[in-house]
Amino acid sequence: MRSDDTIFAPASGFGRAAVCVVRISGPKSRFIIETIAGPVPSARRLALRTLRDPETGDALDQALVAWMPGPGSFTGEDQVELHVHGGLASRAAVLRTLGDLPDCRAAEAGEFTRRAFLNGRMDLSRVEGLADLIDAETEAQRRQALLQLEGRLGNAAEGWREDVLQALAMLEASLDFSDEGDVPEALEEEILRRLRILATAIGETLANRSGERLREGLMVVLAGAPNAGKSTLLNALAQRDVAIVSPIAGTTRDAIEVRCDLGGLPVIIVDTAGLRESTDVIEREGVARAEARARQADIVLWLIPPEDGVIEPPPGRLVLRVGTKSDLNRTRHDCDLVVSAATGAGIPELIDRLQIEAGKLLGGGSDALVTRERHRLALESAKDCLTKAIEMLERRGPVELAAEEVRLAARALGRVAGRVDVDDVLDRLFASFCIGK
Ligand SMILES: Nc1nc2c(ncn2[C@@H]2O[C@H](COP(=O)(O)OP(=O)(O)OP(=O)(O)O)[C@@H](O)[C@H]2O)c(=O)[nH]1
Ligand SMILES: [K+]
Ligand SMILES: [Mg+2]
Repeated sequence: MRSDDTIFAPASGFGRAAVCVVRISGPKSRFIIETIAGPVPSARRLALRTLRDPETGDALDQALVAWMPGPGSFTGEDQVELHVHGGLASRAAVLRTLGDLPDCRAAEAGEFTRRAFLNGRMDLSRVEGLADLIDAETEAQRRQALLQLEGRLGNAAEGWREDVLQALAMLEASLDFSDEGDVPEALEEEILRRLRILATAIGETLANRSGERLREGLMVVLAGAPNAGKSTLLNALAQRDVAIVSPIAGTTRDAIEVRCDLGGLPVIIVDTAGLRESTDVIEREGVARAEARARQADIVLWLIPPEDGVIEPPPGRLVLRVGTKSDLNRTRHDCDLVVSAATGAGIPELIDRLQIEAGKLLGGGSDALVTRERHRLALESAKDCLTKAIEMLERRGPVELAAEEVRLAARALGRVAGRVDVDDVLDRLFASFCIGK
């Protein structure tokens, strides 16, 4: 990937549409307007132009043209947007013409954003926020992604990094004093005070796990004996026919996942194989998978059909006992809730309850800064280094070693914004973007 290439891509969705936005970025941007659209409009103002094939002079389309010179553009490079008609043929004709121009080529997935990052227009945490915003399926995810795009995590990490660097400068100054055999105690105390405040702040941020849960979705697992009504309940909650239902015990084998939006909160509901001893190898594998899912679940719905006595659910983080098939009129009193997937009775109450429990688990969602494991690892490493430095200073150990730990903490914090160790992260992240972003 070379930045002396000029890249282009349709940035609006695919298929027939009224308008298609074609984005262009790179050094040939201005040349492209002059070659196919005529006079360059004033910067950041839309102008109507006829686009022409430069070889034949034939009209390609009428388009609104925007000229956005760098470095103030999204990518930091010279950029152009062509708002062409969204028909498949007009779009294809414009893209073909652009591809025939020298040093112009179709963009790879995420390449516009990659250029924005490389040109210092966005730090890595903001790029991740943008990726999450494009993928957001629920209201709470959208809000969290937007906060990250606006730099909440990035600003916090940069602020901590600056404080750490300041403490480091003080430590280095105290090293100079110690050459003279005289480390002022007040200075050491001040450095320790600052490092403790930082370690506490980072620790508090790490304690909140709701950001990652919110980004990925809360996992709710339906588990219980065969024929308890798990697949029927999944279909009722998903409001579509996702899982096979039958009176034959042992119908479900694979875990089936459905993503749902529960009042703005993202939830993944997982249907699993009924738990029982079995001689069938495939069913045994299904049961093993069901047990594994129940262990990972944030919430287990333990389904108990009327005919069964109470079987104890496997230990899980949060288990709700749900009596099923309440339409069969054998009321249970040993469950948290009773439902009938057949008639729909009790389903709204179940959804309310799930929403309440999900709200509790995702409660701090709006204050969470950490939304990915990458952030967690960087902050954990920063906190560990700070803790080591604090211990060394408290023990009156060698100040040089403490300073090295503080330096490592600053480096770990720099990872959040993508200041260091960035290459492998970039490839994975940009591959998850769509073309044109
Ligand atoms: N009357 C009544 N029957 C139900 C209800 N829910 C499920 N059933 C019936 O119970 C039987 C088993 O339902 P499933 O949803 O396949 O049960 P399961 O727990 O997924 O079963 P396995 O996948 O085999 O573990 C089917 O015959 C369903 O029609 C209900 O609310 N009321
Ligand atoms: K069944
Ligand atoms: Mg089933």
